[in-house]
Amino acid sequence: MAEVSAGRHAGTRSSTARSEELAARAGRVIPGGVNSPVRAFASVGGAPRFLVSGRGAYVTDADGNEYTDLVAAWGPALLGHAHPAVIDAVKSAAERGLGFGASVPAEAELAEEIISRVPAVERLRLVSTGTEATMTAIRLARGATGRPLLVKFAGHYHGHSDGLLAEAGSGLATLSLPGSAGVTEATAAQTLVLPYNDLPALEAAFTEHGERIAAIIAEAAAANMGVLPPEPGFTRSMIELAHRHGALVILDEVLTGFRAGPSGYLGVLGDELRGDGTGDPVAPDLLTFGKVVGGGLPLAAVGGRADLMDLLAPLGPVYQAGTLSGNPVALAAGLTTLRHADAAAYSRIAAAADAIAGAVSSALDGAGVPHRVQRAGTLFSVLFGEFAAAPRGYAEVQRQETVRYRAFFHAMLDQGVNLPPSAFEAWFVTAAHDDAAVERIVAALPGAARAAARSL
Ligand SMILES: Cc1ncc(COP(=O)(O)O)c(C=O)c1O
Ligand SMILES: N[C@H](C=O)CCC(=O)O
Repeated sequence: MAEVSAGRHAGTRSSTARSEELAARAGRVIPGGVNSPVRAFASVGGAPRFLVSGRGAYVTDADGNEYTDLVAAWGPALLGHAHPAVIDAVKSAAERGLGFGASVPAEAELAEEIISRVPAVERLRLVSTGTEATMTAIRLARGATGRPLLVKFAGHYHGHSDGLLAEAGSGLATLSLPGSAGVTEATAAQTLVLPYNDLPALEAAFTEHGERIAAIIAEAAAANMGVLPPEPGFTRSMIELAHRHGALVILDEVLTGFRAGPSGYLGVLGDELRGDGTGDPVAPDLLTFGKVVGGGLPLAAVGGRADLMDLLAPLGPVYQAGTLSGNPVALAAGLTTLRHADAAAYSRIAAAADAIAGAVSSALDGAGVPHRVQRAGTLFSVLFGEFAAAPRGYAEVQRQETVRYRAFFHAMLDQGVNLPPSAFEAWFVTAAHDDAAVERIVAALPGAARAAARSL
């Protein structure tokens, strides 16, 4: 292994004074000092780093410390930070105007690019955030079926709209919140929360409420309670069951889309859904995308069957709109990202993910720290604690030893590796994670594993 160069990223506990000053200032005018709760370091403690720049696999904080990054803006930076082609495309789009509130040519180009990768998508509507995408998909499902109820799974996260916050993953899991204040009982009653990977529970819900269920919404592979993929056959059975009862399936690929693989996690599931010669092919009815499709700028999408999508206004009765929807600068970032996300980029991401996940496991084994590395395509995360078998759902991952993650996280940060500040989030590798970046991460692992070992 090449020697890791000495510097402010490599093993030195550098000053965080500027980040601390900025956090104090932000805390006076912004609730909790953050504009999204997971940034607050609430469960790991310590000073959130204020980041001022990023390039490739690295980010730099306000004190000038450089970190090898495994957050990747929570997914969008598939090619790495400030990829030159993306920046050029953004600059030239911005020079032509920041937005017009009118149709622009790149909207159809992005829709075509996504449709060419995901056959289940026949039409696409662009929005600005993943939250809007799932909210629109649910309204569409209710509009299409005339039914009120939605099924979601515990530990899955679909953004912060009212009906989706019960037993949700991501920041709610991080902060141990069972749901959110401010959601009316009437709204909460429209969502049935079921355990993930539990077909009998799903069957029972359809037996009891079948005629009233509009849709099931599921992350294509859960990645907001740590990574927890569907068990073999679960997605297929879920779709078949919903369709038998006249309900729709919304597969949420906001996080996994064009990241877990070139066609998202639906592509990873491939043969299972195609029937593999043993049954008819099945497909979700609606899909949601975000993160990678905007290449780092606010852009997301809902897509799916043409007959359903055409129920959206102005063709149909389901209303949806957005002043900023289809923004040309965001489109330039998203299109350029997807066009550079070729086989070579995915194989680089897969190789780096394999190398890092393997090295994490060896280091933790070496330090005697019980753990499980959880995988879904190129996504992974680490569960600390004794798990005799792969966890199936939220109740099991909630039993993980978050104290160990906290120690591990800080030891990595001190050595210049930026991990998600929560034991419930996925780790994001980019196509810019070359051997040098991987080696920096690997070099930090033994110390972090020892810190995790000492933490209990
Ligand atoms: C699976 C999933 N769906 C929806 C969302 C919401 O997206 P956004 O944060 O862009 O609103 C997220 C965000 O993390 C997500 O991971
Ligand atoms: N879990 C979320 C995305 O993956 C974290 C991003 C956020 O909500 O700020």
